[in-house]
Amino acid sequence: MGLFKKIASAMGRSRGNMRILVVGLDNSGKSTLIEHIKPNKASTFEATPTVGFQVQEFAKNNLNFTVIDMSGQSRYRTLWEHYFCNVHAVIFVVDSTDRVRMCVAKEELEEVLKHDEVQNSGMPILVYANKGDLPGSMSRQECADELGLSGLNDEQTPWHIEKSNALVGLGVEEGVNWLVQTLQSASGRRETTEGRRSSGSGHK
Ligand SMILES: Nc1nc2c(ncn2[C@@H]2O[C@H](COP(=O)(O)OP(=O)(O)OP(=O)(O)O)[C@@H](O)[C@H]2O)c(=O)[nH]1
Ligand SMILES: [Mg+2]
Repeated sequence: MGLFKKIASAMGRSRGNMRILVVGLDNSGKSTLIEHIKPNKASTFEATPTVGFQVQEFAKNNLNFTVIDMSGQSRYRTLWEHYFCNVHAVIFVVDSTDRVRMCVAKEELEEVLKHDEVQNSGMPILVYANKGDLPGSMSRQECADELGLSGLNDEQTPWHIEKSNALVGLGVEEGVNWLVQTLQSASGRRETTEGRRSSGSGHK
């Protein structure tokens, strides 16, 4: 990410704009989970597989959210990489009961983490270990281990994993709170550094 884009991105966040990309394999529960991030949930939400992607915009707690809900079907996964340059954070949703496809989820997460925009911008990654209500669901720690999250450099890529039940919204708010706090403290740090630089009081 170039300097101009970094500054523009930090300014966007400090003005309370949060642009979030939501990815993960098909059927992991992304669209269902997003319904619980929104302040006004549809009274009857019926999940159907997302075609391509869908953009949701809403205001919540004095913040303006733009949430890009990507399809996780294999034929649409190549679309994900086109959106990293335009977001502040990534949410990766994994079906914690889908042991068979956990290695596919890991590969897709690795592709996300390898992307230049993600590597070079300190973009936070929030992982939801979803479908925690179902018998046989893996624990937060098991999912983190399976996805190789503990090997991540937290300085370069701040990350957090939250167990969720997207059907009722359990764990969803906790994850979003972590994301908002992480983004706000990162843009606060950046503004302080830029302020010091422009007043000439930065360290040499
Ligand atoms: N039991 C349970 N079912 C869930 C949960 N989250 C989602 N589901 C169900 O899982 C199915 C898929 O949910 P979606 O939200 O459409 O999944 P998605 O990740 O958006 O799928 P794509 O759009 O195809 O990528 C639906 O039948 C949901 O009702 C959960 O936490 N627990
Ligand atoms: Mg969907």
